[in-house]
Amino acid sequence: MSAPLLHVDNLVKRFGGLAATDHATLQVQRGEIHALIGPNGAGKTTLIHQISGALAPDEGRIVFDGADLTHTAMHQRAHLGLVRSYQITSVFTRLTVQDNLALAIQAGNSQAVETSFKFWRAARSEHARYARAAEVAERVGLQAQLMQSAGALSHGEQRQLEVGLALATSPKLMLLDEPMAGMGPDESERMVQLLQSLRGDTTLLLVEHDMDAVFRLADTISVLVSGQVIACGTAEKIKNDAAVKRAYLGDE
Ligand SMILES: Nc1ncnc2c1ncn2[C@@H]1O[C@H](COP(=O)(O)OP(=O)(O)OP(=O)(O)O)[C@@H](O)[C@H]1O
Repeated sequence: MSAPLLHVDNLVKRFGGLAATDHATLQVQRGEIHALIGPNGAGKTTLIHQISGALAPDEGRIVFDGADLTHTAMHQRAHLGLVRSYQITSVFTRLTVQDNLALAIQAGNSQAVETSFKFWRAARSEHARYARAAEVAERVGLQAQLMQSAGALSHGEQRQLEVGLALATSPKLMLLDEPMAGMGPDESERMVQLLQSLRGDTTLLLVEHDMDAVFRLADTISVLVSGQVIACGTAEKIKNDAAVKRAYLGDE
């Protein structure tokens, strides 16, 4: 198997006496949809914060695309293609869907200026930016809402736009924190379809409580309990894992 896109190696994060991340080890392979699950308080958010760069680990390493990013700032991680949806960019409710996406594209491109002069020139082309914004809107199922203000979108559509904002920067890895949260069944279904459709374009690491969605979407599931990854594998494997049943599913 080729080197993983993301390797979280023995990560530790302590809050006072509590090890919220307790030697957690996790590998995300290129192109996969990887779900991180676990009971309430297991440390999922804390782990995602460390991967995105919002929190600094006390021990361990984070290796992304062959580079050690353990101490790299969040915006530099985003520039390298490790993007957390909902945090790097946020929805401007008074702007249209297209303007929101065009801004995200511009932000992503201007970060690339250091490495690619050609890319920078392209970023100056407003026409190209807006064409790409329309393309991304279509990708996330918002082509009909392109000229609507983001504030007028339904909850589910706003979450679709948030995925679009992350996608606009063409990330190698997207971190998604509970993309189905607060959605009704129809909206959830649309989000599952959308995330499915990203397979092959990017790699996804998502935290999600909706087990039905997780079992449908994920190629690999990692189960976090008390800050440790106690199991990792396909939905079938995880469903039949005795330790997982005890620690996680029994908790539902
Ligand atoms: N800033 C903090 N200071 C102190 N303790 C914290 C802090 N952040 C998280 N914790 C504790 O760390 C543990 C893990 O929390 P975390 O939010 O990462 O879990 P989680 O798996 O995301 O939970 P949930 O599924 O309920 O969102 C919990 O016991 C929590 O109380």
